[in-house]
Amino acid sequence: MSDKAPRYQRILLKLSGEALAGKNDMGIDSGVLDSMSLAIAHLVGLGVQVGIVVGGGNLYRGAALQKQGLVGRVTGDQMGMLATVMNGLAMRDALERRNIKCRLMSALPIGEVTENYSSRNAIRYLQNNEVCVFVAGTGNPFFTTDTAACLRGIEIEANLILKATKVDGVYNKDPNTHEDAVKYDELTFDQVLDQKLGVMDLTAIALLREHNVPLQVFDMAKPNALLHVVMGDSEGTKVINH
Ligand SMILES: Nc1ncnc2c1ncn2[C@@H]1O[C@H](COP(=O)(O)OP(=O)(O)OP(=O)(O)O)[C@@H](O)[C@H]1O
Ligand SMILES: O=c1ccn([C@@H]2O[C@H](COP(=O)(O)O)[C@@H](O)[C@H]2O)c(=O)[nH]1
Repeated sequence: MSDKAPRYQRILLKLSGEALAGKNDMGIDSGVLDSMSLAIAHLVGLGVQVGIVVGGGNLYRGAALQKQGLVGRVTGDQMGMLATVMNGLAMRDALERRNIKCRLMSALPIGEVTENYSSRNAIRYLQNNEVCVFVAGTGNPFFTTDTAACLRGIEIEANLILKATKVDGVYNKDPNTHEDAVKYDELTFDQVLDQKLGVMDLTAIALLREHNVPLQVFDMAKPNALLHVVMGDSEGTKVINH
């Protein structure tokens, strides 16, 4: 790797819950956690300020729980938000094992397990080179952790939102269900909204368009992909305003 400086000084990284499960159907894969924490530690070593939002799809999704008839939607969404807290606890410990200072900040107050989210405190911690892991999504049902990631990214004044997921970018249709799907290298938010491209929910995309914060979607399992994105190298799909 060259000695050029990172292009982005402060980032918000969205980690998909589903991708945290690795090759399993659900739960947390220790190998995935280990490689993600190593990649994040590398960025911190380069002086990049890192905020993280973790998803919960590897454990619970409110809409799916409601569909099963287990609970109502609001209860299901609360279970989903609590699932993100569990993923966040695992990520915090994985980072701390690498001697990275880390704060776990929750949108829902959970006593001594997490500290309450505050954008002012988060920015102070980031300036002190502490990683902030934001959990419990937005704290409200009927939202997703994609929207939470964009919201937190805007609040902490991140230069880029990174969506680390199981696919290697944004396609013209879902690549998991269409073999002939074609990947984009670059897109505008308007194109994502007009074509209803499903890689991120449309509320999240609309927020980024309004606040003019770029988004990059890339494969969480690809070695060095996170580093390439932060260095400004070509990776995955970049979504911008124009
Ligand atoms: N046009 C598209 N381009 C790329 N991926 C798409 C597209 N449409 C739908 N997808 C799907 O979006 C998924 C990415 O979402 P992801 O797995 O990150 O889920 P999430 O809901 O954000 O997180 P979680 O797993 O925590 O619920 C991909 O696995 C892919 O199947
Ligand atoms: O702001 C939010 C964020 C999430 N939820 C619930 O949590 C699950 C898991 O989040 P993913 O984005 O799917 O990873 C989600 O399905 C919702 O049920 C929420 O209610 N509010």
